[in-house]
Amino acid sequence: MVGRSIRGCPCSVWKTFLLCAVILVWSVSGSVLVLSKRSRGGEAMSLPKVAANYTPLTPLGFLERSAFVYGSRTSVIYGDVRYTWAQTYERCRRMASALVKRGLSRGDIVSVVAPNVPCIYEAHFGVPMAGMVLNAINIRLDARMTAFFLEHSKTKALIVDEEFFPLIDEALGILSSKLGSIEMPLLVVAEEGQGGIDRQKHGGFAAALARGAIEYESFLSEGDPAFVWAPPADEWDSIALGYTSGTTSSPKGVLLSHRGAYVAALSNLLVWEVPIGAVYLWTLPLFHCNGWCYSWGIAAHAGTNVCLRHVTATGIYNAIRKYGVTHFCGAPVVLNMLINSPVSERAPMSHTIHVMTAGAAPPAIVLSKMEEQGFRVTHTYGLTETFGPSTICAWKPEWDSLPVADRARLNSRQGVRYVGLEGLDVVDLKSMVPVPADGATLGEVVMRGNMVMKGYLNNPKATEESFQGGWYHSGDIAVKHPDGYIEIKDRAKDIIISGGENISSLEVESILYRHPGILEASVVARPDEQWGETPCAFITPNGKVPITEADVIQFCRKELPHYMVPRSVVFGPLPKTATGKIQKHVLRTKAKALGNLNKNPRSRM
Ligand SMILES: Nc1ncnc2c1ncn2[C@@H]1O[C@H](COP(=O)(O)OP(=O)(O)OP(=O)(O)O)[C@@H](O)[C@H]1O
Repeated sequence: MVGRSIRGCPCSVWKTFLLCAVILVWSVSGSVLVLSKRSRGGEAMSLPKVAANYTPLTPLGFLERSAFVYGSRTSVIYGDVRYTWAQTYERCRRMASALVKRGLSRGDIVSVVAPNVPCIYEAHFGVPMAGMVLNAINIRLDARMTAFFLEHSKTKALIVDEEFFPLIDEALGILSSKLGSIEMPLLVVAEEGQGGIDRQKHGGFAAALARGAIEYESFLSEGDPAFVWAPPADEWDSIALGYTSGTTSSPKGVLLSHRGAYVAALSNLLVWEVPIGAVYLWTLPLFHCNGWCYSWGIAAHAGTNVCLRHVTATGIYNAIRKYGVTHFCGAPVVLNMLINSPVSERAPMSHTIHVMTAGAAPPAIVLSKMEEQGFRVTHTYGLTETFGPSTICAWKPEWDSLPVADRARLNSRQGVRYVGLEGLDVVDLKSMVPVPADGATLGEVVMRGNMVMKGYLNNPKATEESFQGGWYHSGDIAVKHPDGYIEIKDRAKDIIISGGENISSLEVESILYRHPGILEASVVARPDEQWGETPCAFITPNGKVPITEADVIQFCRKELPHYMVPRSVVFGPLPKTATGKIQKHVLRTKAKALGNLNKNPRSRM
C-alpha cells in the first residue's frame, strides 16, 4: 500500500524527500549538540558560574563570620589588652578604610615589622580587606636586608612596632643614601604599651613620631568602622608577599593568592583537628609564612590568639598556666627549648596541649621527650612557597601501642600530603621519575596544587625553574617509605658526599641529639682531600655533662657506620635564622675555613 502510493504520486515523493531531509538535519544537529555537550562534559557540567554560586575564595570572610556568630568571644590577648571578635573585625575594617583614605590603592604593598603583637595580627585582615598585599617582614634581619625588602617590594605603607623603629630608621637611611631620595612610605608606629620593652633603650616611639609617623591607634581611628570591604575580584589576586628565610640562598619574595590562603587555612584546621574556640599561643612568628596561615585559620574557628612578644620557655609555660593554651606551633628549636628548661619552670599539664612543629626536621629524641612531658606533637613539613606546612605525618591509631621511641621515629617522618595539596612525590633529580617506595632511594620532594605559591616577585627565572615539569621543586632530598610516607634526608645543598657516598646530615644530627651532653647539633660538609667531604659537627653543649671531641666521635661510632661519623667537632653557639633554623651555610663557611681534613685518611673505614 505504502509503496504503491509513493510510486503513484509525485507529491508523496517530495513529502518523503522533505521528511528525510528534516530527519537528516535533526539527527546531524542532534549529534553536533551531543558532541558539543560531550566535549563540555554534558549538561551536568555545563552550567555556568553565576553570582549566586561562585565567589572568589578568600580567608577574609572568616573574620566577618566570627564577628557575627561569636562577636563577644575573646579574639586577641596581649598583656592587659583584650579584644573580642566584634572588636577585631571593627579594627580591621578601620585599618582597611584608613589605608584607602591615605591614598593607597589596590595591589599596593603594605609592610609590617612587628613581633607577635595585635597590630600584625590585624594587618593580616585589614591590609587585604583594602585590596592590598601584606608583606610581613622578619624582625631579626639587619637594616641592609630590611632595606632590600622595602625597595624590592616597593612598600607604600609601613606599620612598625616601636621596638623595631630604630631598625626601620636605619633601613630607610640606607635606601635614601643609595637612591638619592626615596618616596617615603606612609609610616605608622605601634606603641608597645605593656611594659615589654625598655623604652629608654629603644627610644623608637619618639623617634618614629619625630620622623612623621602616625601612631597606630590614631591611624585606626581615621578609618571607618563600618568600611564596606569587598572580597578580591579574582581569587588569584595576591593576599600576601613573604620572603623566604634565606637559609640556603638570598631570600626570594613569594606571592600567595587569596585562594591558596583559604585552602591552606582550612586544611590546617582539618589536619590538626583544631576545635572551635581553641586557645592558640603565638609562638610561631606571624611574619613567618603568615604564621603558617593560622593567622586566618584561627579566625575561622573563633579561637583566641594569645600574643607573645618574646618567645621563651617561661613565657610559654606562663601563658599555658594563665590562659589555658590548647595549641601552638613552633620550629623544633622551640620544642628543644621547652624540654631543656628547668623542671621548676614547667607548667602542670591539666589538659592536652597540641603542638605543631615544622620548619626543620625534629630529632626523634626531641619528639619523645615532648611526649613524655605531656605535649601532643603533630609533625608537618612545608615551605614559604607552599603557604607553610603542606605535608603531615598523619598519625595512625595502630602506632599508639608502640614503644615511645618507635612512635617518635615514625612521627619524625614528614609524611603525606595535606588535604588541600593535590600532589606530593619524591622524584629522581634528573629524570623526574618517582623513586621506589623502598625507604632508601633518594629523590627530590615535589608538590603541586592549590597550596603552591603564585611565583616569585620580579623573578621570572626563579619562578620558571621552581615549576619545571609541572611540579614545584622543593630542593629537599627525601626517601619514600613502603607506607607512602616521605622522610626528608637533607636539603639538596646540605647533603654530604664522602667518597661517593651520600651522608644525610639529619641522620647524623639525630644521633648526636641522643647524647646526654648535647643541647643542639648541626652537621655540615668539611672539605677533605681524600674523601671529597667529611662530616663536621657543630655542637652546643647543655652544660649538664662534660663533653669532648673524642666523646662525640666515640658516641657516634657506636651508632653509625664509620663513614658517617663526624671527623671534626666544633663547640659553641649555632647561628640561626629568625625562625630558629640553623644556618648551615654559615657553618659550611666555618668548616671550609678549618681547611682540608686529611690527617689519617684511611682511619674512618
Ligand atoms: N618538618 C620538616 N622537616 C625537615 N625540614 C623541614 C621541615 N619543615 C620545613 N623544613 C625545611 O624548611 C624549608 C622551608 O623553609 P622556608 O620556606 O622558611 O625558607 P628557607 O627554605 O629556610 O629559606 P631559603 O629558601 O631562603 O633557603 C624546607 O625546604 C625544608 O628544608
